[in-house]
Amino acid sequence: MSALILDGKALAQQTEAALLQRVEALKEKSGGKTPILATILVGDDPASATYVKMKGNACRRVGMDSLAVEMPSSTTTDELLAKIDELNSNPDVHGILLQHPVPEQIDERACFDAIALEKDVDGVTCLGFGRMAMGEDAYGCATPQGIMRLLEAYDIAIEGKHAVVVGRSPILGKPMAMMLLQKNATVTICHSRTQDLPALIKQADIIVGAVGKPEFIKAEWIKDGAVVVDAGYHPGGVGDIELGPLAERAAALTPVPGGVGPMTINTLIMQSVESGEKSLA
Ligand SMILES: NC(=O)C1=CN([C@@H]2O[C@H](COP(=O)(O)OP(=O)(O)OC[C@H]3O[C@@H](n4cnc5c(N)ncnc54)[C@H](OP(=O)(O)O)[C@@H]3O)[C@@H](O)[C@H]2O)C=CC1
Ligand SMILES: Nc1nc(=O)c2c([nH]1)NC[C@@H]1CN(c3ccc(C(=O)N[C@@H](CCC(=O)O)C(=O)O)cc3)C=[N+]21
Repeated sequence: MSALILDGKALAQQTEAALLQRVEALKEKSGGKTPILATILVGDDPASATYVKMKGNACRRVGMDSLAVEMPSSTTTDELLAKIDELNSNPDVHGILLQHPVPEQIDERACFDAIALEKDVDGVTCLGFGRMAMGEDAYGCATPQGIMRLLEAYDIAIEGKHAVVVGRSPILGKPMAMMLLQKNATVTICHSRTQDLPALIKQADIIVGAVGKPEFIKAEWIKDGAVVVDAGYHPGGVGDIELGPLAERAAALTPVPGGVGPMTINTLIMQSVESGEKSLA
């Protein structure tokens, strides 16, 4: 049996065609205005710069604008908070993305939480997380929400399944676990202090790798017929899961590249369009 490939790149491309039409419709209704996503990049990490550039390019592909804010690596928490405040009160800005990670002298949590809920299209605030976890309306955190959209598009059953999420970071593992719980999975969350990780992973009907270590999760830990989601991304195009041998054994898997990454960006853009529609339409 060969695994169904959960093609995030193709789904993102299809969605972009529909988003372009929504942005065009909005322009007509609002006398030429488009949704605008503000991206904030602090410091000069080249990988972060590339991701932010990819997000700006995705905006333009659907006819939206982006406002690229760049701040030096010496930026203080107060300076970043002041910038976020300015973007919160700018009526032309419909979404705010603060690229993670920020330099270590900055209180990242305080800065995420300063983003106004209605502009939190990347789903990084405590308030947005809490609302999502309680089943209330909020923009989902982009990577896990992108994964949920991908599973949904391929009709992957979640209810009653045992989902094992490896990783509990604020913008990936933790919201991922809450989204799966919201869809009635039985969820196990693993982290660096977990004992006997391979035995827990063996129980997974759905396994999500979000560890941040290249091919850390071994194919032999995963049972036949599991749904394998690799959220990891490392230079050279490998993820957090050893995917090679799973191509024949998994029920479905997300490839790296072309799986979760494109869905992250697509979800950010989709939620920016939604925010634009709410304020411009
Ligand atoms: N495609 C995309 O859109 C995105 C991809 N990524 C990728 O996803 C991966 C994870 O990113 P992120 O969540 O930000 O990473 P973090 O480093 O913030 O979190 C890693 C998590 O893995 C856990 N962990 C570390 N070592 C082990 C171990 N030996 N056993 C079990 N758990 C362990 C940590 O546990 P503890 O909490 O105990 O420290 C932590 O919760 C990375 O590869 C990153 O590149 C990230 C964001 C978006
Ligand atoms: N506030 C915040 N929100 C984020 O969503 C966020 C962040 N900070 N910091 C960094 C991580 C990383 N991230 C990726 C997005 C797209 C790809 C992606 O599209 N990857 C392509 C390949 C890209 C390439 O060509 O290198 C793929 O997997 O197919 C990867 C990683 C978002 N992140």
